[in-house]
Amino acid sequence: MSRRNHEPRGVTVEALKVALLGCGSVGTQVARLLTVHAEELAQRVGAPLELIGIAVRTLGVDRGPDIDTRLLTTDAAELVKRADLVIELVGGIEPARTLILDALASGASVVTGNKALLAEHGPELYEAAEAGGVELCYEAAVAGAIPLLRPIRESLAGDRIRRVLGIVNGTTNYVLDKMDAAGLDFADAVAQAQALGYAEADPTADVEGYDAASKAAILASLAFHTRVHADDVHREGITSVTAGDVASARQIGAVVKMLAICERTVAADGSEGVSVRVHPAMIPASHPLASVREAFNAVFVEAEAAGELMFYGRGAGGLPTASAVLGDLVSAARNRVGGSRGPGESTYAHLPVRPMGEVVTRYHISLDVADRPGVLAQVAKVIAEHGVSIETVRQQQIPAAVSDAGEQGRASLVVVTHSATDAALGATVSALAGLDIVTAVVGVMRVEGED
Ligand SMILES: NC(=O)C1=CN([C@@H]2O[C@H](COP(=O)(O)OP(=O)(O)OC[C@H]3O[C@@H](n4cnc5c(N)ncnc54)[C@H](O)[C@@H]3O)[C@@H](O)[C@H]2O)C=CC1
Ligand SMILES: N[C@@H](CC=O)C(=O)O
Ligand code: NA
Repeated sequence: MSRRNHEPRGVTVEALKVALLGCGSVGTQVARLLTVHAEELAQRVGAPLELIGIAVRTLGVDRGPDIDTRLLTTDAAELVKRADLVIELVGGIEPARTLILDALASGASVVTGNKALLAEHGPELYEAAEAGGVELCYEAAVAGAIPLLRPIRESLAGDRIRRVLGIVNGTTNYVLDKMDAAGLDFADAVAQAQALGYAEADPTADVEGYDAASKAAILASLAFHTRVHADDVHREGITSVTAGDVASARQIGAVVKMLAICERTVAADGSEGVSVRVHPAMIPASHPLASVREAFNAVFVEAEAAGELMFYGRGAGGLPTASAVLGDLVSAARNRVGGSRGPGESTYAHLPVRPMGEVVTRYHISLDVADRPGVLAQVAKVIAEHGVSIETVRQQQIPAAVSDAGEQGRASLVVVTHSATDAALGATVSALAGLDIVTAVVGVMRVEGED
């Protein structure tokens, strides 16, 4: 007798064996949710998910009441051999890479949040999944809990994506937010982000932009059906962002945000390429990204037919990230029960990655100059000579107590340009720095949002 649609399918097959590698911020929450929601997850999958072991680096550490210590092992490689589904949450390149390759080769599907590994070795992992006839899922790797990669890979598979732009690193957003809104010092803000489980094991990956660059490489690869490696991404972190930059942004009605921008480019001859970059930028306070606070992430996807879509939510933290991991786990487990597989790697477009110099952007340039007649004209002349046009100029005298340039005094000159290539803007700044009347280039930051 055929089953009616409204009747539950029931849990009909034997348990799927799940191995968890890593029991840190995210792993602990995944283990807890797997246990707490075991019955519901079994109903959703159509088979129980049996957590057969948790690989840890050290035994004997207090991991709280949610972790069954009988499941702990330091032998991750042996655990992988026994699993149908492997969740990799140790982070870093090795041994994560080898463990994932072994899992895929042995016929286990893999769920991971490891963007650093995917951005370095994605093609190798995809090929291993293909060869093993299994799945590689990584929704947690970009923008934590936010469903972003699945919509790009599946829901937008019939559209053409033009641009992906957003805030994809929770730690740097948290740090910039605390520097701006709470006046917190950089180091204190980073320490808070670490304590809250947002930062990578080494927070340098966050503040120097490596984490965002890995995520941008993954986003660009998926959005443009092209392999984009972490090294293809132009990367600047937030370590050089000063309280002065934050204040300067506020004076022009903007805020400083760490952005990831992946764009489809079209050259003069009509050939397409992609540009991928992560760097701090000033955006208008009225822009929706400006109101993204704390460790939240927000990503705009612009597609030809769909128009502009915005994805918003918790981009970091153990519990939100565990949600994305479990979503992938249920999906991979369902496919296993149903004998199907999700999409593999799609790289047919093979678009070239264009250099940063070709990217069109705007600059906010803050200069200390001699306060005397003709200075503004000299600065404007140099900018015009580079084919750059000025949107606004603001000049302010530096108070005598601060000034040490004698009776002429000094002034602060802030120029915001119109759009130009990054190469032209960079050359403009170098030329300005070489002028006698420029005492110091105090700050240079790109401006994104409306021109
Ligand atoms: N924390 C977050 O908000 C997010 C993290 N991720 C990613 O998830 C992964 C895990 O992140 P977290 O849980 O935050 O890191 P974590 O540093 O808190 O946890 C990693 C755990 O793995 C353990 N470990 C390291 N090497 C091991 C090995 N060889 N065998 C067994 N255990 C080992 C460490 O001792 C640590 O307990 C990383 O790839 C990270 O990039 C992704 C999205 C958000
Ligand atoms: N360290 C990352 C964690 C999530 O990917 C971040 O801060 O965004
Ligand atoms: Na996500």
